[in-house]
Amino acid sequence: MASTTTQSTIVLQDLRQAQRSDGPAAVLAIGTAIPAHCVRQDEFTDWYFRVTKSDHLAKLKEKMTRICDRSGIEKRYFHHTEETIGRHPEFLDRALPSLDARQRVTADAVAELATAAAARAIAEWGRPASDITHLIVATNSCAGEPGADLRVAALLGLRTAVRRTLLYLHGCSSGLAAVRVAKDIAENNRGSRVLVACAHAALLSFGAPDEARPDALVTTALFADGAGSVIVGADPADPVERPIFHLVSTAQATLPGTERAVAISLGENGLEYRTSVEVPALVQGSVERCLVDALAPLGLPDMSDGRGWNWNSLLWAVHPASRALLDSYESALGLQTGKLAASRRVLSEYGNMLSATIIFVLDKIRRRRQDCEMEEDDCQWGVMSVLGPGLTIETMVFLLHVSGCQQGDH
Ligand SMILES: CC(C)(COP(=O)(O)OP(=O)(O)OC[C@H]1O[C@@H](n2cnc3c(N)ncnc32)[C@H](O)[C@@H]1OP(=O)(O)O)[C@@H](O)C(=O)NCCC(=O)NCCSC(=O)CC(=O)O
Repeated sequence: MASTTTQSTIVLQDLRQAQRSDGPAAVLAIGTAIPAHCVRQDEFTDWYFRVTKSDHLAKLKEKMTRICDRSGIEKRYFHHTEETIGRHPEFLDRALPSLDARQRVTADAVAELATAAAARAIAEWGRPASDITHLIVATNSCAGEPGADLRVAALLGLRTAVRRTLLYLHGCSSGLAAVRVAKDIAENNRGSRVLVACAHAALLSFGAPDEARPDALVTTALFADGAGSVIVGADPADPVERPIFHLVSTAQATLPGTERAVAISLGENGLEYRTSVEVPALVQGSVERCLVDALAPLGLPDMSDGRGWNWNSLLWAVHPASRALLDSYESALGLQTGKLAASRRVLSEYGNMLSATIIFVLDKIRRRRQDCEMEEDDCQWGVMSVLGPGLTIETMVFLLHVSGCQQGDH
């Protein structure tokens, strides 16, 4: 009996070792996509109040203008247009159920955008789509089964046995949560290649301005459509595969008592976001503690001088939820101007595309490095940080592998 148990334990250990990768997971390719319809932020208030037939709400319109002016956004892209809204009066009248009609539009938008971003990631990767072993799709813009993952798998021609994971309604943090799950899959399934696709279509939460819901003005002024995709795998096959970001460690912290600070709920009228005015202050007051907890166990070189943390020695990929939230990170961590340049550029050029946004930031960072736009060429260690409902802060420590000045590479 005892020897059977011992033999089984040895077999189990051997199997386990054979299943695990030798090296750490890395992002091997990145792709992004946006829809065609672009709205400039300085024209958005007029557009929004016109298409929602709300021009008579002068005070709310002025408030919306102030929010847009202070958002840090120059333009955003949407799958929906004025015509889409015009065809659906139920999108503007909260007394009418609209969830089914909204989801018919957003399910198509999510599948199209996620597939376009993923196709770009696969093209950059250089291996056939049929080599993808796992698929993770994250979206806040629809919730149904069979879902976005099956549609994306079919559109891309992935193998029928691809192992799918679907993350619905996790808010902005699901972009990094999806990469975290991909890292764990890659490191525990030797040879696996995990395709992550995150897509957002803001129509699910689109509604007319409402005096009772000033916070909805904020999310309407910030959120945008877009999709980001990465391929994650360990032990890259030289010379076809090259690591861009090694994914070193992950952490998640939910701030106590902040359940109402950012919340998401799905109802007959679509998706409702609640966001408190206190969010920037909450983040400013707690982000450093979360980062210390995430980084201290790693013992990275040159991170602490004995008096405090040297946050400026790192690269930063922060989710650009809004201009005020990036300011909160900068001020809490004493970051030099320029440290959040990639996040601020993505916010300015695309707005907050929820889960997809962090992938745009990663893309921007590696392109800035390739084009020698970054100030510190020797700065390799970095942190991805993303906010989500709860208030939850997801953290991932990375090691950037792109060498500088590869001009003309994109
Ligand atoms: C909206 C802002 C850009 C406005 O910039 P400033 O704060 O610098 O400017 P300001 O103080 O003059 O504010 C402009 C006006 O907006 C109002 N205002 C600001 N935040 C508000 C809120 N949450 N609810 C209702 N009103 C709000 C102010 O009262 C003010 O009204 P008046 O002018 O009438 O006095 C900023 O406050 C911001 O970025 N807030 C954080 C937004 C947020 O929570 N994002 C997370 C999204 S969720 C996410 O990204 C992750 C996820 O999925 O969970």
